[in-house]
Amino acid sequence: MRAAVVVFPGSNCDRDLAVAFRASGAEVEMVWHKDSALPEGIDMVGIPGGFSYGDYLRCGAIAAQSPICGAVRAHAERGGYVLGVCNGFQVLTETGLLPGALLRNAGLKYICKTVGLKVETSQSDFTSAYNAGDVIDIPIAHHDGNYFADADTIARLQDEDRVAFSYTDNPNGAQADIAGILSPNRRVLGMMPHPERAADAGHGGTDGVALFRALAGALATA
Ligand SMILES: NC(=O)CC[C@H](N)C(=O)O
Repeated sequence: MRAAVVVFPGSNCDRDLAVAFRASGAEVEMVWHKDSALPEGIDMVGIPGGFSYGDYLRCGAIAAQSPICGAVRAHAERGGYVLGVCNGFQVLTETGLLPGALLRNAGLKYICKTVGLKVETSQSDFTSAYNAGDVIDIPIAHHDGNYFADADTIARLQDEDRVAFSYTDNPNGAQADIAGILSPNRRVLGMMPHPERAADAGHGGTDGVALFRALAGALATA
């Protein structure tokens, strides 16, 4: 698997994401937000967590207009894979690659803790190494993680088995406890929790490793 990790001014989980991809066997290149093209032969684009452009306007709104996001959109439209974590999920909703929006947490506070996540589907190259119904422990760190979409969109996500992860104990007010969703072709995943922060015993948990291993396995044979 060849992965590119996008770096915006204010990204702070870009290296963590690169380390998790590399630990699963991927080759990784870092890509600056001002680049307008991805390196040749990229299978996967990682959009990391952080505070792109200082979270000004809305989280992810300015990043979605950056030159690299045009290339990321084209990559996804060609069937390429994209993983957006936390601020990356916010960027993906702002680009329109995923539906809905991430609103301010219901309690209006930044939340940084490990939460229980239910794996809602194993039917994706991101989640195939889990079983549907598994509960995994993954950290969250956000102030705008409250997933919102209109009722038809929520119903469509559920009917199409596109909710990847839900919270076992909703920390932020997200509709239908949604923590992560898939695109219609199941190759774009946005999630607020950080699997790359649960990818090494030194992190205090390794429940995120299976996501990176599943991807590397799927893309090794793609
Ligand atoms: N860790 C992150 O990616 C933070 C995401 C976003 N800036 C928020 O606080 O909601």
